[in-house]
Amino acid sequence: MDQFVWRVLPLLTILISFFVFFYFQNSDTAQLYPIIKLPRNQCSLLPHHHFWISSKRIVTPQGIISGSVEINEGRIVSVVEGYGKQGQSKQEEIIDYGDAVIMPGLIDVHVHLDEPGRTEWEGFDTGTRAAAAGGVTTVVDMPLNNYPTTVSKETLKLKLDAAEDKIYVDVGFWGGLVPENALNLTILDELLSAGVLGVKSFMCPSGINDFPMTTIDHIKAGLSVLAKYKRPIVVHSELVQDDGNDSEHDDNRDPHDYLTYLNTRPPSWEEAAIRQLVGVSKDTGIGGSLEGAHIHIVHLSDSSASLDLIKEAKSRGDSISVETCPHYLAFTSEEIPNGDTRFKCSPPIRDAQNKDKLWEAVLEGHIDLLTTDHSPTVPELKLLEEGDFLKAWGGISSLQFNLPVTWSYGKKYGLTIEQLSLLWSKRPAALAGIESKGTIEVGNHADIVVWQPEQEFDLDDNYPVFIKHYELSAYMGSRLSGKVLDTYVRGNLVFKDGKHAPSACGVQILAT
Ligand SMILES: NC(=O)NC(NC(N)=O)C(=O)[O-]
Ligand SMILES: [Zn+2]
Ligand SMILES: [Zn+2]
Repeated sequence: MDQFVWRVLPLLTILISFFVFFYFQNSDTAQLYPIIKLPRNQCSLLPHHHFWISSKRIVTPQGIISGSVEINEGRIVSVVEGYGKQGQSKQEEIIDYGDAVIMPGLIDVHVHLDEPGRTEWEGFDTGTRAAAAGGVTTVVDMPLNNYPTTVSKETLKLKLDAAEDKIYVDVGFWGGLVPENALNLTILDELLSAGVLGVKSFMCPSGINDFPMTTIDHIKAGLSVLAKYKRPIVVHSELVQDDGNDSEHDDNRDPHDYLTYLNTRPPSWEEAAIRQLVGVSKDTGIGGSLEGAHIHIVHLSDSSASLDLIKEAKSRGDSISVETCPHYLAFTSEEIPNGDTRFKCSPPIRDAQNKDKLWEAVLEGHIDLLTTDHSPTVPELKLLEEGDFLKAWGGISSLQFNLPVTWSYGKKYGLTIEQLSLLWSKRPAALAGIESKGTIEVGNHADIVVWQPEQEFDLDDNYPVFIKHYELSAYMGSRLSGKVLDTYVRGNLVFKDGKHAPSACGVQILAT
């Protein structure tokens, strides 16, 4: 027995620890990637990291409660019901927010931050400052509009390096599915293994030459790899049909008239793309050949045939979901002024009847989540002076405003704060497979937004906006309700009263 204890056991222990180490190093979940270890008090506008926040309105999975949330070392350690009844804490460690709402931080899984390569369009610094100021505690960055596009493990590394030391909230990354890696699945496998949370593809031209569109066969090939990683593909679902009035060749249409642009991208483009996608999603159900893969349709604008196809696919058990964006829920084609290219995006903002039906689908749960599709550019490409809807860059700039916009317009349709939290936090976290985020529950990251739904404000030049080209945002000039007061990321107070904590503090890149 002694022989065993003194000779074999130590060897066995070493072998087991090596196995455990290498297993977790290569496990296929997106590991957290701590990028900075500043002393905690530099990561927060608060002097301490064990404290309570209390309010009469705390959004929890069990509903809205009055009470307190205990935060320590970046995590939620207790949630106590009953306003003023928090545990044994010294008075100065309790931050009382009165009747302001304490809610899980927003998770925006569709943003284009454009870095590296097009930092003049946005960049991690201004983009994540705007996120923090808007109560967004995690963003998932798209693989295009940055240069080079993120379509391999090497280009993902360029992104992680560019983001380091510049981020004010947690950041995750989508990879890109393009013909090149769809036809060489080893590249795609390496990209997923390197930690992207899923992949993005376009079924029509993306507007960026170095991010080519994919066919349904490319998507099918990609799904076979995604099934292995249990990760989603998020798809720009428009397929060019010949019924779009191609105004390029019909030059008597006025390019300053929004309807000219609207008529070039009819709902049939979304319907055609989604019809192909649901033809594939049937294999993603339980027992299907693509079980484990998930198809997510981004920025749905068509509330009719396209949505019906998605509902039908969901009802038969396909692993499929859909998002829409605040601009489709706030604006209508009838009200877009001539030449105001700030409102150009693809798919296009449609009419008032469509907007009402989109809200109905959101409130009935047929639309799973909301994102901003923050897709900024520089003034030279937005062509606001020229006002040419056909030539201008398509993309709405809005990352800092999603909470007040969703609330201001949603409350008129009966949207509740609980529904808003599901749409902007819990479900986006589930789509991106980001654990420990999206709800206020013990053990989760203390990612929290404190906001005042009843407080109105004018989004004008006096309002502290951190988006780089805020003057190109379609929301400027709006009067909104729902003011963000404080934002916490992993227990760090990263934004308060227009001020940010130093960048890269206590936030992490969600990738290996
Ligand atoms: N390259 C882009 O950012 N395109 C974006 N543009 C929009 N939505 O108008 C998008 O998400 O499709
Ligand atoms: Zn898109
Ligand atoms: Zn986009």
